[in-house]
Amino acid sequence: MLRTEPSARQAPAADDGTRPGRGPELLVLLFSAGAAVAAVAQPFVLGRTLDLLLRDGDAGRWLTLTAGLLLGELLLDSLTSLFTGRCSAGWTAAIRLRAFAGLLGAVPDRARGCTPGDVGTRLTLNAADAGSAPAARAALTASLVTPVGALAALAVVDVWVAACVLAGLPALALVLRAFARDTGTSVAAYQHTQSEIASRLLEALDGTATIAAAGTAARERRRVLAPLGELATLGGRMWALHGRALGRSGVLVPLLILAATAVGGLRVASGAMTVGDLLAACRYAQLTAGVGVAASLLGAVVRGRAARGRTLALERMPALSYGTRGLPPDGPGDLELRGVRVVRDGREVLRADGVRIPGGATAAVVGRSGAGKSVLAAVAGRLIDPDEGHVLLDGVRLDRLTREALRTEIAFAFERPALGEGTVAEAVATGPRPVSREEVRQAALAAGADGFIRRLPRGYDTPLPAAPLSGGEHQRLGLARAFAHAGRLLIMDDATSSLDTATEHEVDRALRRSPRPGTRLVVAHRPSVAGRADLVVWLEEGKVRSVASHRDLWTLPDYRAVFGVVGVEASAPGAKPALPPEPEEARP
Ligand SMILES: Nc1ncnc2c1ncn2[C@@H]1O[C@H](COP(=O)(O)OP(=O)(O)OP(=O)(O)O)[C@@H](O)[C@H]1O
Repeated sequence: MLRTEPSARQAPAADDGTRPGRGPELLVLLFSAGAAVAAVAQPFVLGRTLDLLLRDGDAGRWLTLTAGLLLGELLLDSLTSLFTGRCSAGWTAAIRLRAFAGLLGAVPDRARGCTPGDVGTRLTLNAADAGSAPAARAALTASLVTPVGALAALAVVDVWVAACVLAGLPALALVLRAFARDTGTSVAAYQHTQSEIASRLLEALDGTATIAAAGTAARERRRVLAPLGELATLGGRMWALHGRALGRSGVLVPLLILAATAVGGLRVASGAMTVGDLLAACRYAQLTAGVGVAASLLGAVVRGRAARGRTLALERMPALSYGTRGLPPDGPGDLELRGVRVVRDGREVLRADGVRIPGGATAAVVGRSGAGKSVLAAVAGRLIDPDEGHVLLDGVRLDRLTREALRTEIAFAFERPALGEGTVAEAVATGPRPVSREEVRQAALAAGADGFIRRLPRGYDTPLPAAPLSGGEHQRLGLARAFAHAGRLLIMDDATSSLDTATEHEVDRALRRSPRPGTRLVVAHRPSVAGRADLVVWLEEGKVRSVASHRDLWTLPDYRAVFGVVGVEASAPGAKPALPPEPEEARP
């Protein structure tokens, strides 16, 4: 589950229009306070009008004033609704953008715990609830004008009736407090369960082929909907709390009004109040005790606060900070891992000390599944920082480099590249520096992608959503993008896993012909890839077991076992095991 980590370095506060002005919020406050003032003034004016009508049969200006107040309240209420909508929309968009920026700027493996469903819920439902809170808060503040103003006006009309209403207010305040407290807990649990269902649903959608193949649709449906019971219970509890608050206030408020009317009646009987005063006093008692409006606004504020916590968790995800140094110009790309340790969930997942890869060399990173290959690749290109030790490129620590130096000199290619929805050419060209059309084509040629791109309906200008690509073709576009932007270090993490051996070999040959080959770190699962590398970094259970050439390592049964080659070649005592044969199609 996502947590905010206040001590961690955080993404810089966004200052790109993601902080809406307080204008709409202030207008909501102003208009709703105005509407409240009009509501408070009405009983007094109405009482006065009634008295004049009863006495003289003509209320003169007072009648016009009554109508004006009624219309004014109506107009102010409409303006409040209009600016509430604007305020909520502005804040929702801002909160969403900030959470999204935080997520995209986060250290990638920290974002690993976010499931798509959970992120989706936070960015949609939770952001909308959080965005509604500022307007609700403004309206709630303004709603205080009504009871306070009504009580003051009541005191002016008759102090005894006011005292009677005042005596009942603490009970109403307690009802509201209990409502706010209990609702806060239920709302947080409700939002969490909502995101749990969304996560499960998206997981299921991601695995539709597996579910169909295994015939487990019914089981999957049960799994996705399992938290539904809890959601219903939590939803029921929230409605119950709301209902209880309304029920309690529904008893208290009429009792209070009844008591105020009784006291007012006695005062009229004793001649201390007029009939118009009684009318005003009853209405003021009603306004003072009008807890229903406050309860729903309070509910929105509480819901918004819980939701804001959930969007803030995305916004404040730990991000990398950058230094101020550049790299020495024309450096060869020497890579060194010094005393590197990476710890996750209390477990050491990588230890690498004294690993040096000379500039221009190709190093294969090999090891069994879970050995730490991707972690090493991420540390080497500073997608993550090690918990201890340093990575140096041409003698400069990566964490001291500027963001620009880091991203223009180190390129990555991944197993499943995210290519966006632009055209094929745009997908390849997107990166830290502008790339010409010719460079795009050269990169595509090197990645073995030019051929299939030309066969697409509009060639390089085919929009990706209209390009039916196979897994290998998709991967080749990712490779082309990495080649187009490669600086002195290129890291390929399983980036050729979907290519056939011949294409993979072609890609390797093209890279070697590149005018500026640079250093390459390739996560490899095939012995042929390791065999073509200048040296191999062999990982075992998170530790570097050896850095040597594939030829030398192949003599070791444990090394051969990494590739699933067990025993056979080592069977002749003293004989040096043969290298595995290159697949026929891989030979130049
Ligand atoms: N953010 C993380 N939180 C917890 N554990 C992690 C994290 N990142 C990596 N690990 C753990 O570190 C170990 C090494 O992971 P890594 O992805 O580097 O393996 P790998 O050698 O690339 O495996 P494969 O060949 O299967 O892709 C794994 O046990 C993995 O679960």
